[in-house]
Amino acid sequence: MDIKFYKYQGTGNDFIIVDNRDETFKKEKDIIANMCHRRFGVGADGLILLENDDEVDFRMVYYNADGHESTMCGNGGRCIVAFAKMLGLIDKHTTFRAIDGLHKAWIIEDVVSLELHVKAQPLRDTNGFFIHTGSPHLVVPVSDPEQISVESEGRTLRYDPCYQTTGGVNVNFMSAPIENSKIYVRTYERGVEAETLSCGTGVTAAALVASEIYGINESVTVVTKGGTLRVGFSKKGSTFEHVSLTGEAKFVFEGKYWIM
Ligand SMILES: N[C@@H](CCC[C@H](N)C(=O)O)C(=O)O
Repeated sequence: MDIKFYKYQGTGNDFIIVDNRDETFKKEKDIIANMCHRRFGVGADGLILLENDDEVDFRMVYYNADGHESTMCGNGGRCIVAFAKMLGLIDKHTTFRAIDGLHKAWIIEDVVSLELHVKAQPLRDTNGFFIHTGSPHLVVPVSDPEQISVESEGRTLRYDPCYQTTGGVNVNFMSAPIENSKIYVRTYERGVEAETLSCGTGVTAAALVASEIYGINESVTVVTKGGTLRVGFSKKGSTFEHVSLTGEAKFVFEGKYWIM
């Protein structure tokens, strides 16, 4: 049988999206991992299913490139909103369901803003700052992320035993502000087990940590290898509210994937 798929990317974090409203997609780890494989498959950092929901516009189900279902994906969330718009399911606004609850989003042309759920304020530990922005993230402030071996240092921290309660972490190496409220971030992603060009929940985690440690109280602009994102928020005491992630989310190509 063949699977109709759509390829999207948000600041270089790329995804296979399948419209699974008819529930025909086989949710098997090996099929998903093979589809995401960059040499034997379509190639992607993750695969996303768009499914029906009784209460809101649609449901997002997210799998990492290793084929395992995972926690919230910020760039994937922005891409599925662009996909829902292309399908004609939504117009400029939407509310959809993901693994961590309901998300509101807005779309203007190729730019999608997505509200994210932040569980608590950043927690300082011996490696950096832990914060859950829908997915678990470690943010490590460094003087120059370009000098870091993200693959090896990221992988070591990703498997640090102190993060096993959340099934490991994604690891973000963050610069000090390069201009007023602009930072540069590189991310090692759990489930891809490599550096990705950008990670939406990681960029959000880094922006909130930057707000804490550098006293930035407005939005933070985050430069990644795949492009620039903006993280908006407001602060009530030390709690972050109305956290949003904004940037481009683009259709790349569509096709059919053949399964024996
Ligand atoms: N690329 C993502 C994060 C996806 C989930 C992550 N790999 C994990 O398993 O925690 C993003 O844009 O947020």
